[in-house]
Amino acid sequence: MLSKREVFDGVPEEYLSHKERYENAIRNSVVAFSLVRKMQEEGKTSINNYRDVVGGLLGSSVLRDGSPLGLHYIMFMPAILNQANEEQQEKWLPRAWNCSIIGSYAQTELGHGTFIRGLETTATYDAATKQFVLHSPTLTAYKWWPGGLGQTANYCIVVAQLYTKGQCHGIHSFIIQVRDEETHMPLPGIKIGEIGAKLGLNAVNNGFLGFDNYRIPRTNMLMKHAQVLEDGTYVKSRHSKLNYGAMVFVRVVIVFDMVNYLSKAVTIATRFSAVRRQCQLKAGETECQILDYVTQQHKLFVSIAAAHAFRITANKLWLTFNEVNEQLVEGNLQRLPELHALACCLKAVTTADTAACVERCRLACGGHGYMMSSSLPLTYGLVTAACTYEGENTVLLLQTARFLVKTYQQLDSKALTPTVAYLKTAAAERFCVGWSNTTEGIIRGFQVVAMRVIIMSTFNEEVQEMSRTVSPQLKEVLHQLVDLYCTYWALEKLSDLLLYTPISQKEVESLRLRYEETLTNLRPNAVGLVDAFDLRDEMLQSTLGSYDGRVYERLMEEAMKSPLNAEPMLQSTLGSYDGRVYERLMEEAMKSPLNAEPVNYTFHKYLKPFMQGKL
Ligand SMILES: CCCCCCCCCCCCC/C=C/C(=O)SCCNC(=O)CCNC(=O)[C@H](O)C(C)(C)COP(=O)(O)OP(=O)(O)OC[C@H]1O[C@@H](n2cnc3c(N)ncnc32)[C@H](O)[C@@H]1OP(=O)(O)O
Ligand SMILES: Cc1cc2nc3c(=O)[nH]c(=O)nc-3n(C[C@H](O)[C@H](O)[C@H](O)COP(=O)(O)OP(=O)(O)OC[C@H]3O[C@@H](n4cnc5c(N)ncnc54)[C@H](O)[C@@H]3O)c2cc1C
Repeated sequence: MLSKREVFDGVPEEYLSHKERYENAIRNSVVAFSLVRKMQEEGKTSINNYRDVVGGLLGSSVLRDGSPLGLHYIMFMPAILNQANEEQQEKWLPRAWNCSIIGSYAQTELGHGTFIRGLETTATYDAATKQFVLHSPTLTAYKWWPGGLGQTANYCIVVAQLYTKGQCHGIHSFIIQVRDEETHMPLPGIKIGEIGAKLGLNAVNNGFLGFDNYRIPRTNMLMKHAQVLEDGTYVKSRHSKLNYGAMVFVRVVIVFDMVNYLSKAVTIATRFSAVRRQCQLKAGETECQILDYVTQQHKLFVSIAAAHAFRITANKLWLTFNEVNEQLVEGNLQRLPELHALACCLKAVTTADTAACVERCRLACGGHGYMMSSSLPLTYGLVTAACTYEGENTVLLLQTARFLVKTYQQLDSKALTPTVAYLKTAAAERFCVGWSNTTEGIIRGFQVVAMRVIIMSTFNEEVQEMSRTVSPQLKEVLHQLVDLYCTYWALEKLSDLLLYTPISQKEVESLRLRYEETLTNLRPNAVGLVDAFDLRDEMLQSTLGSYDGRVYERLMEEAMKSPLNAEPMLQSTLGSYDGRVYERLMEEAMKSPLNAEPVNYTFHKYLKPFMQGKL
């Protein structure tokens, strides 16, 4: 059985090389997920309830920095369950469930993550051969990020713009084999590799994927919601967003994930605070436990409360998710928008709060919280990623805002769904007369705040349409910066201003408007203002922040420096800037200690025996 902190020939994980960490991740994963397979065989887990089992494994110390097999369970299988028709589920689910194929989920591209209607990968139907032709027309069309795709998965769900009979029907999902099942070599027309080192989750083996007119059978389009018939006729879905279902599922699951990570972090920090003695409350006394300081309690106790609040919320959200999905099966789509808005909001709020709380737990442990051995830096790297993946938090909160504004605008004409029913009562003037310092009083207060903010947002929407004028003189720009800084902090510290100054509600509302106007005024000069810092690329050392803006080329160039990408050689140019792609790839490959192997040796040593059920 694997030890708590898996070692590689006696060396703790932090001191392993990039390739050794990958081997460690593969070995730990195939052993851990063999347990899942054993539980399947003994009927202790099923395809409909594996979430807790896999969730427990993925959050465990055995797979402490993620797993190259995580996406297989988290998105590849749910996407088949959610978007494949019965015939396709019969074909693919048994093989996915017993891991004789390993999948990933490839939606995000170098050029697009949030705006999925802007994805560039194309799937063009060829009625003559009854096939789809997958193609990456540009470098920015390369899939970028799919977990496990770098060197591990041999299948993946690919989200692409569907073309048939010369017409584009938007994004749809396809199940695509990317590597040979026997040799694990990338199939002809497939360009694939890992994207390189990240802030955290460095065991996930995130990859990139490009198609060069790659053909798949028509029946590899997931056809539960929309279909393409043999002659190329497109049959559209009952609801254009049913294709987004896998994302909703993961957002719901992420809320459970945050409970696990927040509980871990606050357990570490609270126990340490009971052990740690520092300074005396009174001269001559023994040093006291730092847990006795109110400031330390202020840092930690709200995280304990939040972990419980998130657990209750996650369970309620899971019930709502299942209720709405049962209604979807019966053709009732009425609560789909509410589920989407709820999943967006709770994923964004719980991940942002958990990241803030985990960082506060680290800080509460002083220098020892900064040690990797404390597990707090690693936990922070894991949770802060969740603020970005599965929908960047800002964007998801905007989706929730959109739903709330729409609900407000229909307040009198439409029955409210359960989670927003309070808006009806909160709108009434009599709802919140005076303040009571009870839990109910605080909740009612926030319901009024929500209602008033929604009204403000609706009002702002109208106001924003009226005036946008900018005249960028340096003096004026600097004034705008001063203005921005003042209004930002006035709004951040509003509770103090309300407590200690005569600022009125009207003045607060106009302060908010002024803040947004200042943001708008500064926008045209934003890049010029940072150029003015005159920080050379050599000092920035960043693929994202270089002066020439060649973000995607630099990301790919850096990715190619990963030793894991030397095997196997990529078949075709990746659009490098100077065109010296083959010479550079050969130079890099010769640096790899394993460049003699066309496939990473871990495939034959661990993956293949695991996939063949021989482990
Ligand atoms: C199982 C084991 C578990 C173990 C535990 C593991 C923990 C979890 C680990 C997770 C690891 C994850 C790895 C990461 C994976 C990924 O990141 S996959 C890629 C994720 N990418 C995204 O999420 C992209 C985000 N962007 C979007 O979702 C969309 O672009 C958008 C922002 C929602 C906008 O979509 P668009 O089509 O442009 O719609 P709009 O024009 O804005 O219209 C919005 C209307 O559409 C409705 N809507 C949008 N999305 C949905 C949806 N999902 N469902 C239902 N309805 C939707 C929306 O309500 C609007 O409706 P109207 O207002 O009525 O028009
Ligand atoms: C650890 C990790 C694992 C991942 N795994 C996968 C995976 O397995 N499969 C996969 O397909 N993807 C994966 N992703 C990609 C992830 O889904 C995207 O990074 C995410 O959707 C955000 O998109 P982006 O990176 O293009 O950021 P962008 O959307 O470019 O966001 C950059 C900034 O622009 C802002 N912005 C963008 N649009 C708007 C808007 N409309 N209004 C206001 N502000 C806006 C955002 O708020 C943000 O501040 C992963 C990402 C990470 C970090």
